[in-house]
Amino acid sequence: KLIDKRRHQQCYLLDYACFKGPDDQKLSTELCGDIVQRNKGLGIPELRFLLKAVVNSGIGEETYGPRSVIGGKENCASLSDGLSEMDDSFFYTLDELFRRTGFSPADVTALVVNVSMLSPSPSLSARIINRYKMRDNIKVFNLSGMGCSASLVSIDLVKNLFKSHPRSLAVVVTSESIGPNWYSGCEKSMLLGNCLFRAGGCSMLLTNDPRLRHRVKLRLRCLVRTHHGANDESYNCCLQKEDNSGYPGFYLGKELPKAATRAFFENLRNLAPRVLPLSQILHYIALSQWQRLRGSPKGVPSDSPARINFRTEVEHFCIHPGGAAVIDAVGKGLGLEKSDLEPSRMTLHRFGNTSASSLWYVLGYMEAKRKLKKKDRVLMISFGAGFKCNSCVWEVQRNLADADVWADCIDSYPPERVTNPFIKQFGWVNNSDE
Ligand SMILES: CC(C)(COP(=O)(O)OP(=O)(O)OC[C@H]1O[C@@H](n2cnc3c(N)ncnc32)[C@H](O)[C@@H]1OP(=O)(O)O)[C@@H](O)C(=O)NCCC(=O)NCCSC(=O)CC(=O)O
Repeated sequence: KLIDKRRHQQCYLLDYACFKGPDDQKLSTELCGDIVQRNKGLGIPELRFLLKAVVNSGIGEETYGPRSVIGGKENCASLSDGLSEMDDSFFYTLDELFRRTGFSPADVTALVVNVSMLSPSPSLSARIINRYKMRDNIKVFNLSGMGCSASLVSIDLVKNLFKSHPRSLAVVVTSESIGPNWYSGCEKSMLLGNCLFRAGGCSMLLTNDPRLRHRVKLRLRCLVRTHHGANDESYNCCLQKEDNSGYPGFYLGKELPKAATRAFFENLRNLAPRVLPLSQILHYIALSQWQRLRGSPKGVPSDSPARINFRTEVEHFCIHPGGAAVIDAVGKGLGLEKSDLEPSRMTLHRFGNTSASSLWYVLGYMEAKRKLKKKDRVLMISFGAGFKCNSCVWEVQRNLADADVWADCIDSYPPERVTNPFIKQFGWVNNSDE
């Protein structure tokens, strides 16, 4: 009976489907230029900042913007604009998920929806239940305000739900509301969100049913959540607010990479004992104690603290593509190589920062490149407002090769040279008088 109970407490990922917008929602250089120029309050210093941020962010020319912004409604998106943006992502990904797996909406026993910045009533999860006519005893949860790290919060919720509900089938839907939260003011730390955040989403199907084991893609090995909301700097570095002129938007402070690093290292400290062998943990403790007492050993620069080495136990690093600085900081913290960061950088280039769904595009890149082999382990690391860092380790259950949203472009990644046409077209702002 105990073995049977344990078998039902596993959390398996059966499949996932990401959102890919239509071509007319791609944000080309021209279109971005038009949108920026519609904001008449922007002066030369703000335009220079925007140019620098866009060029250095690693975002390409094919990311998807919300219809309301493309259609010129960035100042006045309505509730129905917001809902229709969500419908595009929800229904595209859910239709695809049900089609691909052969399960029907009536089979779903639990539904978790996470969208941070749109929380209507009835909830977005009720909207999905209504559309798909799901069962009336479904366990349903609607998470809002949880930022870019929310999809791992949803997975954690499902994992815990599975413990008391054998043979369940859970759907997690993750997306973000971009259009109604577009920023139309002039504060640099709030303009940054417009540069980074793009329309996207993902739906995942999870189960604890051992009878479906032969069909699953990934098995969850562990999940660790770190929340630094008690620290004022961490809490305030990333939040929805109004600027001094009353324009609402999403503030991304300069302190964000520091807050992310702080949460990241604490998260890793908690994750390490669940993933690494004891010998490595002891080696890390000994080395950090030595450094603390005696300074760095010979050959180790004094500014490089002892590092936990995850590369021996994890083959793939699925890092939230929050921005170039976020990917760089995680890469440095884990001592990763350029090839480890490629899936995150390429996701940022092709799809932008799609908030909580970003991780699944990164995973999709690895799968489309046929890198995920049976028994490989994948470390997912996500960051989000709060400030939080959530991570988990999956074990691949069979060789994976679905291309999903990457199908038509995976062979062109990584590009030989990432050139950014913005400088060519808008470089003049750097030579203009203020
Ligand atoms: C924006 C960048 C791409 C710019 O890259 P650069 O290589 O040019 O970096 P840089 O540090 O030299 O910055 C260039 C100029 O921008 C300014 N600058 C940088 N970050 C700023 C910020 N947050 N607010 C205001 N200004 C900022 C710098 O002072 C500098 O100004 P000057 O030129 O005057 O010296 C990078 O800094 C970056 O990736 N930042 C992190 C983005 C981020 O916060 N992502 C998390 C999203 S939130 C998320 O994903 C989770 C969630 O929402 O829940």
